[in-house]
Amino acid sequence: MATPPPPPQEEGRLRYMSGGLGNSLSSEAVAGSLPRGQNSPLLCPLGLYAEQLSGTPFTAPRARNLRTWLYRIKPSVTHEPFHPRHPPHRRLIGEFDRTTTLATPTQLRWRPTDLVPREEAPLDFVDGLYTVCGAGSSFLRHGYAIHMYPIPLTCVYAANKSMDGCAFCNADGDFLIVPQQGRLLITTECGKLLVPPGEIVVIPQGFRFAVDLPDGPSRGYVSEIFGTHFQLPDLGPIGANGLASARDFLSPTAWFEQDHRPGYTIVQKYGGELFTATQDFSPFNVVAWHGNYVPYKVVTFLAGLVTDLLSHYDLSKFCPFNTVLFDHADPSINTVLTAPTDKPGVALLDFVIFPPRWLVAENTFRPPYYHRNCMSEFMGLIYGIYEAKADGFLPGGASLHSCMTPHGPDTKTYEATISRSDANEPSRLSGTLAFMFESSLIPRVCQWALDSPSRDLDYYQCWIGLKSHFAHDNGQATSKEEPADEDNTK
Ligand SMILES: O=C(O)Cc1cc(O)ccc1O
Ligand SMILES: [Fe+2]
Repeated sequence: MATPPPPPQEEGRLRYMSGGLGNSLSSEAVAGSLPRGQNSPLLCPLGLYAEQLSGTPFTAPRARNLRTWLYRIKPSVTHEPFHPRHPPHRRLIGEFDRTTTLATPTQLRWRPTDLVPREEAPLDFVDGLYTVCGAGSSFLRHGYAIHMYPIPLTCVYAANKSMDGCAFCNADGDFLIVPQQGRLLITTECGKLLVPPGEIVVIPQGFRFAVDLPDGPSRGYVSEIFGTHFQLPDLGPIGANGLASARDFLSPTAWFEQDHRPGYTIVQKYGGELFTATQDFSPFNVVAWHGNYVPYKVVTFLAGLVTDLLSHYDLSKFCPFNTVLFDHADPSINTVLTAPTDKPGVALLDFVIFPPRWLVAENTFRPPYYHRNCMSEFMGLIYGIYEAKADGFLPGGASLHSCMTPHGPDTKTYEATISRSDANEPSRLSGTLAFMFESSLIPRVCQWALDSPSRDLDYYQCWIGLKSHFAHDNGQATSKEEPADEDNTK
């Protein structure tokens, strides 16, 4: 039987339950609407239909088994047949192969997309989505896709800027959405979630949802994972506490609408393609639910009221750990969520953040080191300046450093860091929030992302100025302008 719900948290008019993410929760919008003691009574309370939504195979081990029971006014099956959507979405990919995408080991970077009118403007969250890169296949249940969603000003004032009369359902995988500008008000079958920049939201595979844009133009990043789900990382020697805490994962409380809605459209993403089906009622007709397969948002970086989305963040929730004596810790130390593969320690996709924190390492190059990684790294910036890039990596922009592609701090950052007179003093890295989607699968990149006017074709230049500081004097100092110090060992 479902455990009694923890006390709901209030946010404006919305109420959340804390401690979601894999835990069993229950919620009823009308007292007494949740069946007691069983899932499928002959007649459910209030004449509701019982419907199970499975997030794992029925036979998955108990510790990983995910499902939720929804008690709804009409079941999801009551709809006209699915048809390919017209017009088709031209910029979503669900399978990454030679016919759909390109391979490139080049360092890639994009400026933020302007939120001003462009031709072919998207009208809502779904049309605004476009795939940047990814790997694998949604059909084969192994892989991921990284999308972005710029929704310009004009679209917000167009009649259908919010998904009115229409809900989206992703049959392919889970969406982890990282808003960068503008809050998302997301209605799901389990209730509503308001998600400002600085928070993230996960909509698991199969849930129907609709997105409203209460602040107008909006922009953000989405990672989609096929065939697995996000979980909290193990903490190993850190112990039982630290990083993201389960109680900061907030799930919605039951909310429903029951009006007759002729022509209501379900847009289903299936194999990366969109299909539509109509019905005469809203899919947000769930009066009560219980289970452990539930959408959630994570108050990882931001708590409290945001008055100015770009400067008033209260980053109190994520509890960063780091080196306290010397050297630079690997970024895995800041993993918020991980989507595992079957190989221990090898992630399909990690969601890692680079939050404000104290830097105290002594005799240490504190920004990220130069490196080549067998994992592939897609990065975004929510606000501020990223510690490895003095210029060019802007909030709303993105970068991709694929498997074994060299990268690291730009020339300006390197030179400024090694010449700091206070390099050993504690310093606080403030006013910044970057993140990384890191995957063991090598991404292929969409043609439109490579051809995008936002692409920074000069990205490589940020490292070209790195000069040799080599000071070994083998009779002649070759590249350092000043002669090397005398070598007393000879
Ligand atoms: O490339 C990056 O900027 C991400 C990153 C950050 C860091 O602190 C260490 C390794 C790493 O890949
Ligand atoms: Fe990196």
